[in-house]
Amino acid sequence: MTKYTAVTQFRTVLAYLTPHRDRLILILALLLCVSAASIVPPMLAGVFTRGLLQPEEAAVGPWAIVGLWLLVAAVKAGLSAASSYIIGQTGMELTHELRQRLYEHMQVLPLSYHHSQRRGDVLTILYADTSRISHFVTGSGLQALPALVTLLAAMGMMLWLNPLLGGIAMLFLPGYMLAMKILGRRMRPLSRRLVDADSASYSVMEENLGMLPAIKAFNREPLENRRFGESLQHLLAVSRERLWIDSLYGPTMNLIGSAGLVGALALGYQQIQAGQLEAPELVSLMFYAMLMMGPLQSLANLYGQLQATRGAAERIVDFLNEQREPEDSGATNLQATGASIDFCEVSFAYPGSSQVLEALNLHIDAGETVAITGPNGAGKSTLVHLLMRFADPDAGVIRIGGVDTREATIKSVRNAIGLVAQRVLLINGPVRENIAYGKPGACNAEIEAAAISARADDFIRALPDGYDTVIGDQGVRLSGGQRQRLALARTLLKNPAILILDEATSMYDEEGETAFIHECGQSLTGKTVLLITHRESTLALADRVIRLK
Ligand SMILES: Nc1ncnc2c1ncn2[C@@H]1O[C@H](COP(=O)(O)OP(=O)(O)OP(=O)(O)O)[C@@H](O)[C@H]1O
Repeated sequence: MTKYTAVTQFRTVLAYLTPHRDRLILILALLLCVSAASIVPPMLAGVFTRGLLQPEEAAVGPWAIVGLWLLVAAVKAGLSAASSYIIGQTGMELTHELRQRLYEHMQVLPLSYHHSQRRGDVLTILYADTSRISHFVTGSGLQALPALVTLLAAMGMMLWLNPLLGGIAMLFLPGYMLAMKILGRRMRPLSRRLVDADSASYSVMEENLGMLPAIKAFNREPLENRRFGESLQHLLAVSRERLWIDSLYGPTMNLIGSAGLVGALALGYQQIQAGQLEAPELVSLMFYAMLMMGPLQSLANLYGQLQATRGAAERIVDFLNEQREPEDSGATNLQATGASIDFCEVSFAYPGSSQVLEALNLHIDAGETVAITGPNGAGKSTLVHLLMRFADPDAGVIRIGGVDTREATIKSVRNAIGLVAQRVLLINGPVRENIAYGKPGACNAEIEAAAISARADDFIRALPDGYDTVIGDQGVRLSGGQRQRLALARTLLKNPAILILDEATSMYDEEGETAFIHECGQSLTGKTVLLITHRESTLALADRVIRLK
């Protein structure tokens, strides 16, 4: 996986912030007002102390100072509440937009990408990583500037009140930053490991849910519990390592800050003894030094969280940089062409695997029904994948209606083909919605006609709610054969010029399969039909049989 620089990650995140610029500026303005309001109380403390020690010199009475202090505190609270609300709202919207963008990107990534990934990893990027990013931006990220302003303002006031103490505070700062960097250095690799461990245990959970029937059938519950336990154990170990650093980091930085504060107090004491400083100034100086502690802590947290968030940002940038499906290189719309199929000298190997197809030549006439058979792993499904442009051949040309599929739009290639795959994929929704999946907005009459053609209408009507029955995840509440019939109805409704049944009728009983082909005779007329099968009875239904070796 490529590693991207902090600048690339920053740019990627920045692109999502641009639409929120006005609101972010408002938040910054509010936070800066909060910082400005924080600068006033130390000054009031000094004036208050002077009033106590030298009442005759006091320009304003103590109650006026107390009242003013309260007013400043109330304004600060109001501004903080407003900024918190707007920050929260911006954070939610940012997460929403990032997720939407990543989801859309996920759709355009090729199947080969998804075959090489754990689903849990992709889900972690879409959910956990997006939250981490927006949490950082609207949390520590936005607090950075006001914290810096407060810090600089407090230092400026200290310099103005007492150049020596102010100067020492300024000298102390680079040392503090250095300590912050040294301590924070281990956080980034650790954060990446933490995100990886998190997504590994998520993947185990995700896989487990999909495997439940097999887990039960093989009595693997204890093994699966152990496997999940191990992934949690790993997560716990990495989290513990991180906890150590987190627990030490804040207090250590605090300790360094406090040491500076106490040092300034001791120095101030010496200056008072030497008659170079007065007590009210020392009180103000101490308040300003304490005021610096908050921003110093925020900046230390910012650095720590920045390192932690970079793990998530790295994964998001990697994901967004993944190669999408090839862009349309030509603009031909296959709808206007015929439905003949040609494979000319086609060779193909899956990345990192041995050759599946080698210089394959194949011609299928439009309207022909061809059975393709051959041993397991011969490349029958691969042939279909190439035809549908789920992948492109390494060599050779594939033509539909005489047009090189690479010269046609991917959308028109996939529109021309109706694939009923070996593994039926259905949505957890009503039967009606599943059939209309490839033709949203199809009317009930069309849906039912497709179901009748696929010999699915009878069993659908016998379901508790007929066409409105919800079928469960991947149609778990249906039998294997019923799922296949539903998938077939869905494809027939799409009315493609080329129909591919990849072992799609294997779960039909033999009589059902023959009846389907015969009864569908009319709706299949004019279509090019590819029957991928191992069954001799199915081969008999075809005009021609092609055997792949
Ligand atoms: N996504 C993939 N990545 C790597 N190799 C793959 C992938 N899909 C299939 N293969 C390999 O490609 C070869 C052809 O697989 P394919 O699914 O096309 O065979 P098939 O003829 O349809 O087999 P079956 O009759 O068992 O369905 C097999 O050796 C398989 O292991």
